[in-house]
Amino acid sequence: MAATNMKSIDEKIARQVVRPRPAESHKGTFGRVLLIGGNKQYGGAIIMAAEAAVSAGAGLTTVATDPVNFTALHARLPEAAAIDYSADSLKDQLASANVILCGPGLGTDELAWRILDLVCRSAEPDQAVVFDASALDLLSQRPDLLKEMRAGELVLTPHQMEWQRLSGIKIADQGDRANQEALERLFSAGMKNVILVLKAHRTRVYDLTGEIYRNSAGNPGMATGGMGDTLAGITAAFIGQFGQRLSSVLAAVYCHSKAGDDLYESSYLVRPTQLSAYMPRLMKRLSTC
Ligand SMILES: NC(=O)C1=CN([C@@H]2O[C@H](COP(=O)(O)OP(=O)(O)OC[C@H]3O[C@@H](n4cnc5c(N)ncnc54)[C@H](O)[C@@H]3O)[C@@H](O)[C@H]2O)[C@@H](O)CC1
Ligand SMILES: Nc1ncnc2c1ncn2[C@@H]1O[C@H](COP(=O)(O)OP(=O)(O)O)[C@@H](O)[C@H]1O
Ligand SMILES: [Mg+2]
Repeated sequence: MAATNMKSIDEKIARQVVRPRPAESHKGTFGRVLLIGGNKQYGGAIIMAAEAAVSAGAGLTTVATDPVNFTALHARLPEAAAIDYSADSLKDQLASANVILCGPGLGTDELAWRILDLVCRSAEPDQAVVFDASALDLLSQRPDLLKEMRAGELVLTPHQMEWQRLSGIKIADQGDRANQEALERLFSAGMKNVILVLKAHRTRVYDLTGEIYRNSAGNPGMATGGMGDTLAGITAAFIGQFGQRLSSVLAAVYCHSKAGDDLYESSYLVRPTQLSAYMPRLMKRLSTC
């Protein structure tokens, strides 16, 4: 694919998407986001994703996780509700969410498989699903699950190693044509609203129309564990409040990296939790200029 097809992900798209909030609104207006993940080892991943979702404006945030994480989650983020991800109530939560993010810290054990299977089977056309981290690793063993999904929008957010596992393309060979063809192979012909966010120093975004977008922001200070979990939470929040459309995902990618760049100006590294804490101010500035 020629580089001329490439569009830049920059402040323009973020300003178009992040608009002032309507006065006639309530928490239900800005999305019910369900985040699923965080096993005993990786509770931090889902807590960081949840912190990002709340800080990026999700109206209602629920975290389905291992109960061992409840206290830490509530202590850090009382804005989020919590449920046991192995309980039957996960089905009700899945039914009432607008956006489902599955994967950060989920792990790859038998319970993780059951949860992934449930998410794939239950997602409806009015719901968006974001798959990140462990969910992508599981899907690389069962890519057929993707073809049967009925979700209205599907977003995959792999880093290059996760994309290598899912697509079979080695990191060195992850060129635009190969990536686009792999994305088409992963999904059945009828599906339209599929978005691949291939994370790297300059993240690229692909969809099934053949358009390719390249992020213009981001820096090495962001190379800290949890930074992808944070992007996944921001992405879910943006879809929840700005709608199931490509522009919401592009704006999430830009705002995540732009927040990282602003903090990197005076800081040697950027902690994911500090990036989340900065998001409301960045969004305010983008919405008023
Ligand atoms: N505090 C926590 O609880 C954290 C838990 N995490 C969870 O840990 C599990 C494993 O995920 P990981 O991503 O760590 O492990 P992976 O094994 O999927 O990927 C990490 C490996 O990929 C390599 N790599 C190559 N290109 C890369 C790129 N562009 N970006 C990132 N890595 C690249 C890295 O060097 C590293 O060796 C997931 O469930 C994840 O959500 C991580 O999110 C980190 C934070
Ligand atoms: N050197 C870098 N330049 C720009 N962005 C980076 C850099 N290193 C990491 N990032 C960003 O940080 C995020 C890392 O995601 P990921 O590897 O999934 O993290 P984790 O799984 O630890 O949460 C991606 O959005 C990536 O683009
Ligand atoms: Mg990750």
